[in-house]
Amino acid sequence: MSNDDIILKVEHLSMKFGGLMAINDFSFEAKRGEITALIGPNGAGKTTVFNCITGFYKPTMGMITLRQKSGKEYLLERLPDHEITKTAKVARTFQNIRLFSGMTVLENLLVAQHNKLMKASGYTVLGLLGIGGYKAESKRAIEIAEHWLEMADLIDRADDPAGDLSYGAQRRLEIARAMCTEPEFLCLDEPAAGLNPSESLTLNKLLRSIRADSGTSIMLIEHDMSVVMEISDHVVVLEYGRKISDGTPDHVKNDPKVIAAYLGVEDEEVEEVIATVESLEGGENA
Ligand SMILES: Nc1ncnc2c1ncn2[C@@H]1O[C@H](COP(=O)(O)OP(=O)(O)OP(=O)(O)O)[C@@H](O)[C@H]1O
Repeated sequence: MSNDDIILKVEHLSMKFGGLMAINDFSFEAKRGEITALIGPNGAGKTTVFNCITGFYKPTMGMITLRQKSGKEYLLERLPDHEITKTAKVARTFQNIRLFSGMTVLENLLVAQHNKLMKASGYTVLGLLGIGGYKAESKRAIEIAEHWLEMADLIDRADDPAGDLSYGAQRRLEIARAMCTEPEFLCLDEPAAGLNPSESLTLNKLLRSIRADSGTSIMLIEHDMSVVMEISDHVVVLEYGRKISDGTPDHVKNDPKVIAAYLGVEDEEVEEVIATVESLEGGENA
């Protein structure tokens, strides 16, 4: 794989909280234009990895390199979190919904573009009144917002308060809001949590269309295996802060170490799980 194909390279990442090694020498690569899923049992360290990538935590050790389409590289562990968003162009959503529920759906998407609009105003009242690039930029901000409302199947709800949307629609609005910042790398923390099956399908459609239309690379933490196996190009599995598997959804799904981790079996029983999986596979192939 050439360097151009890789958007994110995590090397020997470790994160210690007091005496607890939450992440231990963890390395993986995410390919440009792909959907990469980070999975693992509760407490495996997935959110900690996300927090290191997005600048909420500074890792104890390791390197996190983001390479943009232009070839520009950023060492994320050295950047303050606002620079990770603004300059490196990494956007994220959170496990719990963080919308402005009293604002309309459209307003939520315009607020996300506030920095860009203020810059176009030159930070002056005259600028805000339309002298200079502000008018053109605000027109573009509305176009971008409308585009992502269409993609998220929310255009008919543009003028409704965000708090009136169903849970699944609010999750899609959060993703649309992140996309309005035009990220190169989008990190989604459990986007399918709490969704019903039909909302999960709409989410899958949105994520696929982001991958196809915008070229944005996506990384997600997800417990819902129907979403992970359905839409991911690449799955990385963590257990107790260490990587135990890395590959295509099919590879990971059949990896005895992953099965053992999810079943919660002890290390000494992994061999037994491997033997069982192999005998089942033998049966299927017979
Ligand atoms: N700020 C913190 N201070 C101390 N310990 C922490 C902190 N954040 C996470 N941990 C610990 O690090 C380990 C990994 O937690 P993390 O939240 O990253 O796991 P996770 O895989 O995201 O779990 P879940 O699937 O339940 O969200 C856990 O043992 C957790 O208690």
